[in-house]
Amino acid sequence: MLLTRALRRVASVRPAALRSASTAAAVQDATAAVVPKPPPDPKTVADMRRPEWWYPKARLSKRTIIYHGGPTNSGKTYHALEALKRAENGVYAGPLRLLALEVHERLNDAGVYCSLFTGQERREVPFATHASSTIEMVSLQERYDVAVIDEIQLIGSSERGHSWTRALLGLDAREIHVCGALDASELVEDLAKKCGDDFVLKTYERLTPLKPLPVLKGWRDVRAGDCVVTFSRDDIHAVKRLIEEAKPGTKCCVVYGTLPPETRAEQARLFNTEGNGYDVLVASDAIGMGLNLNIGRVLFRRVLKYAGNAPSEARLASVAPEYRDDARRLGQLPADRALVKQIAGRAGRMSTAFGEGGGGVAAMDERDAQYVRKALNAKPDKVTKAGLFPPSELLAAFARETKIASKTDITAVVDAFVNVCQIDAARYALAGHVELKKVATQLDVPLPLEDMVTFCAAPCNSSDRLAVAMLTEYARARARGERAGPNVRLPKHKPRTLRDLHDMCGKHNVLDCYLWLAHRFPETFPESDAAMAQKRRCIGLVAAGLASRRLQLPEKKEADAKSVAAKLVAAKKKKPSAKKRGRVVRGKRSK
Ligand SMILES: Nc1ncnc2c1ncn2[C@@H]1O[C@H](COP(=O)(O)OP(=O)(O)OP(=O)(O)O)[C@@H](O)[C@H]1O
Ligand SMILES: [Mg+2]
Repeated sequence: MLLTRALRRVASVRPAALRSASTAAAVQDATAAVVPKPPPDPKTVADMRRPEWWYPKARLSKRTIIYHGGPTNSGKTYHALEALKRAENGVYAGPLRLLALEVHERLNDAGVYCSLFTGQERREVPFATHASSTIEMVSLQERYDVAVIDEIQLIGSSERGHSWTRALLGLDAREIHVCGALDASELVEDLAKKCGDDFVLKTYERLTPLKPLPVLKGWRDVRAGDCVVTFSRDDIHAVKRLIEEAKPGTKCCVVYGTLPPETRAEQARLFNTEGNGYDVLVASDAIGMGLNLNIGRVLFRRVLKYAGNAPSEARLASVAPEYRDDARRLGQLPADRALVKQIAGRAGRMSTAFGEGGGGVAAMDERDAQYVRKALNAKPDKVTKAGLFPPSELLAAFARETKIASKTDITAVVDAFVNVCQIDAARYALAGHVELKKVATQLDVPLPLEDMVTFCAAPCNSSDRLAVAMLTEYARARARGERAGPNVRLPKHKPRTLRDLHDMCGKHNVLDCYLWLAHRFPETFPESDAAMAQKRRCIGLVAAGLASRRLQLPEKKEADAKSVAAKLVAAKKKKPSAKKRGRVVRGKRSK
């Protein structure tokens, strides 16, 4: 009975299926007094073969899924948003806060009252009929006339794919417009069928041409409307300095992932505004999705991207041969072709100053130029599996019912769940569990399982030591049932060195996490006003640091590359034992 109740609440099994399950459970209950009850079969509790049944409200009516598929800059999102504007009420769900913000502003400008909901921010517009949100935040409680799910190909992502799956299966809307590369159309059609929905495919062609250009000779050849792409934030600042020195009077904006989202939006706005001198953008792949920027040419400074660890020989075998040596030496791999294509697609977008002439793509050396050209012509890989992750209540029910793992040790629960769970492997793949376990291991605080899942989903940069340490402190406060303030100290002056600037961005991330937690656990984290005020100051200091011409950069990039190579060689030579590895991790965490 317990199990049935848990499943009914958690997995929201269809009424008919539930009836037979509860009848069986009732019979079992009646006999329990005589025959000892066997422990529940873990496989039954971890049955995820029909995730569409988790959303009975969405299954009550037939929906129409309209897939807007095509290359970048082909008007997919535009057409979906036109349908959203015409709707009586509706919701937009996208992968980035910046995109959600762009749609929120676009709809309000068009006279459609639209609220904004992201993990950290709630802008409720009076009388709003529409909402714009990040995919993780989209509400499944409302009934919508039209819903838009952007960048649907990310449904296959091993880190975030489950959020697209949840939205696609769970949104209760008359029409759902999904936009993205054609790569995922067959999968979405299949899932639509499973849900009993109608499916319509609309395909698009790129609206403006995108031309490969010859290799760029030097920084003097950079011109207004160029976006230089490189994948390291230190290199982004180095390139900004090189361009500003080579072309006096030119100012560069920068956009990369660890900058506060508000700063990224402000830098994008500065770049898009004509006549203010901010003519060039230097950016990482943070500009890769959906944004409409005033870019004429995308110039790849480098296509190599830091891979996190020394790539294994098996991984190296799949790397283009001309990059293998660098990959071995520097621990950097060429960016995925689909990503290169996506970034290049930012150039010459319609309705920008460069829409008429089209866009161009170039690189700084012949090897990268060839890689980029191949990426532009590469056939997309089909997305065949949607990411799936059990709702936290299902995980909790699993831990409670099966008792095969301690309720508070989330990594053990996830491992046990992954081992026994049943999944429709033709359509779905587990997603998000690796990242969740990584954060949980870093936190190492005995929180109730559902709280821990929430903490692990906080927007914490898990490579930033301060952010992880503060998230741990917040988790401890929650575990002890105490209240916690943000506990962040900001300096009085603007950042003087690039390191200071990175630290300031780290502090912003901590404040962001605090606000995110304050939305979910206001009784534990009651100081959201103070956190918000500090966050604003932080953004001001970051902006001042970016505008400073005297921001001190690290000495030499080459030195960095050499030290990375040396570290990789040292790490390979001396692999610590498993016991020692544990100590290293714990030591790091406690700092
Ligand atoms: N029919 C149209 N009329 C006016 N503007 C349009 C039209 N179609 C597209 N646009 C404009 O062209 C630009 C690119 O369109 P959109 O953002 O829809 O592209 P997309 O296919 O979604 O690209 P991406 O894959 O990069 O997200 C936007 O500024 C959009 O407003
Ligand atoms: Mg789009």
